[in-house]
Amino acid sequence: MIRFENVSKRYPDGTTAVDDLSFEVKAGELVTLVGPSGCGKTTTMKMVNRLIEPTSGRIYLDGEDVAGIEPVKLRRRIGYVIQQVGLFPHKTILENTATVPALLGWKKAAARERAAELLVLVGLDPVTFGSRYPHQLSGGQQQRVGVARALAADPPVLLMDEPFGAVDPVVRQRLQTEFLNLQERVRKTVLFVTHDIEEAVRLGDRMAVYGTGRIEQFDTPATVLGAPATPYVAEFVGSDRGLKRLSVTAIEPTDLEQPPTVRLDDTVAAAAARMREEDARWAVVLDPEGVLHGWVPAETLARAKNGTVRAHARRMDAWVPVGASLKQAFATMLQYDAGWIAVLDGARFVGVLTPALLHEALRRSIDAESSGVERAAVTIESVG
Ligand SMILES: Nc1ncnc2c1ncn2[C@@H]1O[C@H](COP(=O)(O)OP(=O)(O)OP(=O)(O)O)[C@@H](O)[C@H]1O
Repeated sequence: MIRFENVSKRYPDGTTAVDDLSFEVKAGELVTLVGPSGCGKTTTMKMVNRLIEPTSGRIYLDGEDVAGIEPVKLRRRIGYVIQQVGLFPHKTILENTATVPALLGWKKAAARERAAELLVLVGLDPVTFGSRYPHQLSGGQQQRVGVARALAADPPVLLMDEPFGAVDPVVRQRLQTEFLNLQERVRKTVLFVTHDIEEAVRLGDRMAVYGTGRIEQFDTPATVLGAPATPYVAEFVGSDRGLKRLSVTAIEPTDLEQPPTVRLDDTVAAAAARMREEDARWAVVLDPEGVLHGWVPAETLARAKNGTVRAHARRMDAWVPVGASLKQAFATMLQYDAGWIAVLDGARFVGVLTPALLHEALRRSIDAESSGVERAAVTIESVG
């Protein structure tokens, strides 16, 4: 959707801001550009909507060379969100949001209707906020208006330059979450500039880590964190990159162990026999509908002799949905002080995750062959 081919930018004073840059952003993909101040991120972004012209190289938008597209027409296809929001102070929030449709010649009523829809989309009630002026909104709310306004003409591409840079960390996290949810729905092709590694990792489908004027690594956050391409990238992502990786690696069904499962209404004898067969020390207990109830130790059943599992089962509430991050799984383990947690798909029990399996899953997120990472033997006792 956006393709850079050998793009360089030298400013008249001789500064090379960007040197021979080539990369591609696929349709519907969110790519974060991250790096220290002055490394060329903003220059890269502004060349896409021709606020800055490259010295050499070509940039294609949906296969079309942007150099051949009239800038005003080009910018209608590209939403632009910047840190200093740039709302018109004397226009209401609704009018601000309707700016682009109005410029495009939409009828006033249609433009206002579209603006109201967009405010809803970014979580602002148009009845409450529509008639206010920018100074009557918090920083976070103003940023939401900035996003709504950029989406107004439904452009396929969004350029976002440190859009959440000016708000405090709590609001910033909230805006990030909201934006991720929004992106799930609208699936724009997004170039997102930030100097914050956490933000780049959290938001990016892929991320471009900048050195001075060039990209040092362009890959998924999991790979950048798991296998930094250069010592520079390793230093930039930080020595706690292992921890950061927990939040970008999702639990997959293949990561899980499958202890035997028994039902609440199974007889003790039948359940104990099954566990002996599988040589298991404990089993997961499901209710008659197959919903997780808890667990039962083999020893308890062996002593019990008669009755059903119900009388001996222990409750277990530590679970996460399949697809949750390893960070969420780890946090749940700590919260419940549990040696394992259940993983559910809806209400269906899928398997269990232990600390050892969590460790394995973290290793899976690295392409071991290409990064030369050794797989250490994991010797922690397993469930079965
Ligand atoms: N108009 C200009 N004339 C000369 N040099 C410039 C100009 N604009 C930017 N530069 C230089 O180009 C380099 C890249 O700047 P750019 O704004 O792209 O960096 P950035 O990564 O976005 O930085 P920041 O995170 O601080 O915004 C810097 O060294 C900057 O000083």
